[in-house]
Amino acid sequence: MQRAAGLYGSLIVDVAKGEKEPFHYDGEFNILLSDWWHESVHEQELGLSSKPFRWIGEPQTLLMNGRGQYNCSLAAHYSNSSSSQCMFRGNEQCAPQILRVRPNKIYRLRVTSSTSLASLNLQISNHKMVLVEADGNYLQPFAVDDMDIYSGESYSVLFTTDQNPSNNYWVSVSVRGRKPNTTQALTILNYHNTTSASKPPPSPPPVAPLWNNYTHSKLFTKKILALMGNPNPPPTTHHRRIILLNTQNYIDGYTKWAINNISLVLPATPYLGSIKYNLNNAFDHKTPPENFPSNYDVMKQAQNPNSTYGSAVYMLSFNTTVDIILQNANALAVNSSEIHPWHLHGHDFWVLGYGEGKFSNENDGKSFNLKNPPYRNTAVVFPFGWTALRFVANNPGVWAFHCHIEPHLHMGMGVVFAEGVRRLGKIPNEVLTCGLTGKMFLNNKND
Ligand SMILES: O=C1O[C@H]([C@@H](O)CO)C(O)=C1O
Repeated sequence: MQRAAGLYGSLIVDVAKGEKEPFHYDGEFNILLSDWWHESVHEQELGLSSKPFRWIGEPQTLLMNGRGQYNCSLAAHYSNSSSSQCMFRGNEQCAPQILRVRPNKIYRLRVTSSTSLASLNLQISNHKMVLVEADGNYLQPFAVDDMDIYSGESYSVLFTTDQNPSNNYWVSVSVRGRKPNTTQALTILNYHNTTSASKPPPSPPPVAPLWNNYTHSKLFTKKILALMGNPNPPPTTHHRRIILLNTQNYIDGYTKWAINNISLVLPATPYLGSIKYNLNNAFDHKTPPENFPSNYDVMKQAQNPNSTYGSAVYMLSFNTTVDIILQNANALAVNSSEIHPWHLHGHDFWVLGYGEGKFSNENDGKSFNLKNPPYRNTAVVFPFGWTALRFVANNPGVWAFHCHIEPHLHMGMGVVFAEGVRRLGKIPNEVLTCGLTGKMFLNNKND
């Protein structure tokens, strides 16, 4: 839960010397989105691990570059809300970062979400946004009025400053996919030298699509396609297909998430050392399930009393092509299924498709996009739906694959893949200092 405590940042990777990006821009901004609670992360963890379970609830504030407002809102000017309006003159600690632009230029906005929980929607009033990059890979450009961004994702969007330069414009960020209880985050696009940044925009902030308008989110998500040849299309066949059903369960009365009935608990000994050195007692050695029972009804409340804790690893043969089908289902409450943004370490994957209800191995594979699927490291699975991913297991190591919502990972929503570990050379001592390998390391040191 380090991210919930504020441990995050963004990293911008420049194109290699001599290479050019497939679009032009005159200036750029970097916006890191996050969510913030008043309760400390330790209290949150305690609540999640308690019986009865205490959920963290919705965030108190949405942050842009670590800045947000509480109990006051830039938007109050336009509403009957009792909250007072923040007066930002530019040097208050909580003042948002104002995006200062010049007329008739193209700007690149690098947007990243490191939220603990919130799925977000971003808009710039009166300005279209053209998406050109996702998770470090180029996209077939497409224009939108608003864009969704899930925890763990990053995008580049271009916008042109072609509006009346004597006005200011809202940049707004709102919650998607969960019933919001957090005021939208706001900042201002200011055509500087022309108008003062403290002049309120002429109209209210844009209204976000309804939080549960999943049709809108799916339409947006399905527009995200790779720019042809960036990178190459995926292999046309797979060696192994692993279907991962997520369910919310009780284990001994504790509320958990499980994948194919196993709720992940990380072992005390880091996997890398225990796999490399063949330690038998460091984690569960039986192969975790590749599928779930065919009669499981994903539209009904979870009925799986046999869920257990586990730490087993999906061992992948080196250089093979692996398909992952993320299968969403009804959670513990009736008629409820949540958004989960899944994030893979160590690889990018092709997002081959999305679908409704239960994935059918026979039929749904035929609809996969093998021509220009986006190549990413985070992909969302929509409520009651499935998402199909493909990657090549060509990076020696042990890799987490998990829901990027911090409390969900804490509650067990993840799996572990390993490939080619024996190909690794010396593992740095620093990685071996815990658990059973820690004892080995100490013994070596004393030799
Ligand atoms: O994991 C979660 O738990 C709560 C709720 O399902 C039970 O209180 C919630 O909204 C989650 O996302």
